[in-house]
Amino acid sequence: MKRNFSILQDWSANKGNPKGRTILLLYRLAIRIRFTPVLLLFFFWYLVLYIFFVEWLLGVELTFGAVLGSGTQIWHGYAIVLNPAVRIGNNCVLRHSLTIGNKGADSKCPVIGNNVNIGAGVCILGDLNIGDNVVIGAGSIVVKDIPSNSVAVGNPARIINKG
Ligand SMILES: CC(C)(COP(=O)(O)OP(=O)(O)OC[C@H]1O[C@@H](n2cnc3c(N)ncnc32)[C@H](O)[C@@H]1OP(=O)(O)O)[C@@H](O)C(=O)NCCC(=O)NCCS
Ligand SMILES: CC(=O)OC[C@H](N)C(=O)O
Repeated sequence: MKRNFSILQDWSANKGNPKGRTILLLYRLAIRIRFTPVLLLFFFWYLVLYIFFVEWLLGVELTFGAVLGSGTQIWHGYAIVLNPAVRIGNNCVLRHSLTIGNKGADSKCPVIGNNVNIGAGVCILGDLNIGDNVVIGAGSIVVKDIPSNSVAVGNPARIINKG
């Protein structure tokens, strides 16, 4: 999954959602600086402020290593933690109380497709793939692959509808 450095790539997807817009704008700016050596040299202080404000104060850890596709939406913007190895496609929706990371036994992390709508309070853990056009219900714990065009809910997540 290739990284897109455009700073406004999530702007229109977050219309009517000023907090999501702000977090993603600050994140995209941080990513641009982090991966551009000359910008890093002059603006490393921005990354310190970014970590303090977005990660520590807001509790939204998108992490610099993770790849978040264009048109990402963040609703409510609390308690989000992404492992740096996570890959997320375009036009996905993230909500509060979300963890995407490894299982602890090894460091492998989920790869998530496009148009994946993740409910509040979800954990997605381990070496797994989630396809395109997937809905993950609130409070789900996902530890296995989810195929494209599915709705998955529960702990452990089960498919309730496959298109
Ligand atoms: C998954 C979801 C999209 C399904 O909505 P829906 O299509 O209207 O589904 P239904 O309410 O008809 O439920 C279908 C079945 O799934 C179950 N189900 C639905 N959502 C569930 C969830 N989050 N966890 C566990 N089971 C769930 C229902 O109990 C029902 O089971 P049954 O057929 O055995 O009775 C929705 O329930 C959901 O979780 N959305 C997340 C949105 C969110 O996070 N909102 C918070 C905003 S801050
Ligand atoms: C808590 C709630 O219902 O929030 C609605 C919001 N638009 C969302 O989908 O996240």
